[in-house]
Amino acid sequence: MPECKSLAEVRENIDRLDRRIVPLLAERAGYVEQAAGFKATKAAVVDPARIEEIILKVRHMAVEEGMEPDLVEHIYRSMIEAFIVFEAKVYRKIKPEG
Ligand SMILES: O=C(O)C(=O)C[C@]1(C(=O)O)C=C[C@@H](O)C=C1
Repeated sequence: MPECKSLAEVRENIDRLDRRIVPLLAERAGYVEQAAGFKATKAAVVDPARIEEIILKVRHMAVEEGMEPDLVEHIYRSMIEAFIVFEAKVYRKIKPEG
């Protein structure tokens, strides 16, 4: 990673990465939305085993990238929590009776 010469340059790079991250989050949200349709109950929206599987996977990926695994775990737990709220909302919309 190149060394930045100023905070402005740091922020330019963060903005450049955010322009890549947000479309990926939008794509992920599309799949989370679809997941709601495959769940038989509202309780199934939260799948602790799957969450732990993802955390383990991204922690390994972080180590390979030279990133602090606790940081990626924190980010992913927060992100999945937000996606669960989103998925629960989708579930209520598509299966209001369930
Ligand atoms: O894999 C699922 O079942 C999903 O609904 C996706 C997802 C995620 O954001 O990755 C969201 C909620 C679940 O608790 C687990 C994982």
